[in-house]
Amino acid sequence: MENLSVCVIHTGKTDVPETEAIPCALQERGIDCHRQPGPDTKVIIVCWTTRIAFEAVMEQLQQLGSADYKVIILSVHHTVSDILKWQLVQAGASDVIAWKDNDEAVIGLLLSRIKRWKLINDLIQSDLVQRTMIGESKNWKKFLGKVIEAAWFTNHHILLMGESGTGKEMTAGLIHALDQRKEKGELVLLDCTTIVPELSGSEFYGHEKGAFTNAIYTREGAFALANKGSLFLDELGELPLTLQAGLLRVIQEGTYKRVGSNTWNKTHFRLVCATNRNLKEEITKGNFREDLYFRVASAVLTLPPLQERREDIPELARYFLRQELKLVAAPEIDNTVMNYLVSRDYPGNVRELKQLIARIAMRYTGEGFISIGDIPEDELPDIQQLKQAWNQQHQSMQQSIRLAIASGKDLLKIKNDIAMLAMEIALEDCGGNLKLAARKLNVEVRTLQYIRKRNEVS
Ligand SMILES: Nc1ncnc2c1ncn2[C@@H]1O[C@H](COP(=O)(O)OP(=O)(O)OP(=O)(O)O)[C@@H](O)[C@H]1O
Repeated sequence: MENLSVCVIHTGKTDVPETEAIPCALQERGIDCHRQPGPDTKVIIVCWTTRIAFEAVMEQLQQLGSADYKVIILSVHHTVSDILKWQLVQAGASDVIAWKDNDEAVIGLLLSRIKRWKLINDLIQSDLVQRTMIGESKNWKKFLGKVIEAAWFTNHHILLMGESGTGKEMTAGLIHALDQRKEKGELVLLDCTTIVPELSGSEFYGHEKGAFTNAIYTREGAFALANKGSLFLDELGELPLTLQAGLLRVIQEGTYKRVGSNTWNKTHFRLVCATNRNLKEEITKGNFREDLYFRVASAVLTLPPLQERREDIPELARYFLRQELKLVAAPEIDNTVMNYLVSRDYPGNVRELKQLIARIAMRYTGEGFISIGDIPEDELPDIQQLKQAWNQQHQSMQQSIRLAIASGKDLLKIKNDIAMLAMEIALEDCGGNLKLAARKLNVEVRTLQYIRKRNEVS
């Protein structure tokens, strides 16, 4: 299997002969299997034998946990209690499986998991996703993985939750694009805030000519237009109760009548709904039908707010700048502006960032880089607040540097420690890939190799 390497390791120092069978069995089935995690490692199988304490496995998980791969714990020749399994999953394991020698069922399970993760990973890297769904942060990639899992592998209805401007409508577009149905219909968008109940949901059902005043023509509604395709209902929480009952019927039966008609028509679509309301709360308040909730929420996917993926702001900013200026390569954004963009709050999430970049682009003269002069005047931050934010952000750094000076480290040593730490963080973010980490830190790969070597020596 190309570009997906699996690493089989053992907790503790001892090599365990009985688990040698696992890498061999995987290799035989075409999986690239290693004993050390490398840049392409996407799955780590941790063999846990009876000789090793549970705490040691937890510790190992913690060490592995932050990078971009899946971890499977294989308990070798012993059973693990339910409570320990849950603890392992909470600590970051993707699965906990028991293994006995030549256990074909386990090998089959591992293979199918690995294949699925590879496909998800390939789709995340595909043009379809990369061109529109901008972001490389762990939170964003985790979300994309879940979208792909629900959209590609199932026909389930999907509920998208998340604050305004996080990208719910955009995600609905991706879900439709990923849909595997052969004769795929259209993606139909309907905003529930615009539906007028007095018209008995003509937007949904369509109507016959003369069904009501102003019904001059026969008109198809969203249920007909979305047939064989997807229906995206934005702001589902705003749908009036009367129309909720109708929607439930159509989802269950797959049939509907146009307003003013007695004929039943068939329709079949994937429903993607979006809301920034807590629908479970709305159910307790009596504003939303519980039975409808369980119908539309076969898969619930929550979009991360921008503040939980601030690492993506620079890439998003450059992307929107390219879009606004209609350029293939956007002008550089200088450090002061970028620091401001990354540290500012965005209650309106990505939409707010997009609007801010549009305003910056309006001021840009077309020459050189984006500088502080391109930030609109009403955007200029409160200096006190900025100082406070800077101090908060750098407090722990200041403390560490004070400690380093007090313990006799000179400037060179401190610089070296910081460089090492930056390298470790970038490597962690890039799943251990040195090339990507170097690009992130805007240095050559050999600079990172040098830093690493220097630290091995000192
Ligand atoms: N990851 C992203 N990459 C590129 N553009 C994005 C991303 N996330 C959001 N956007 C852009 O931000 C804007 C807002 O996104 P969208 O309309 O999908 O949000 P929403 O969650 O549906 O908002 P609302 O709840 O207010 O309807 C759109 O222009 C969208 O293209």
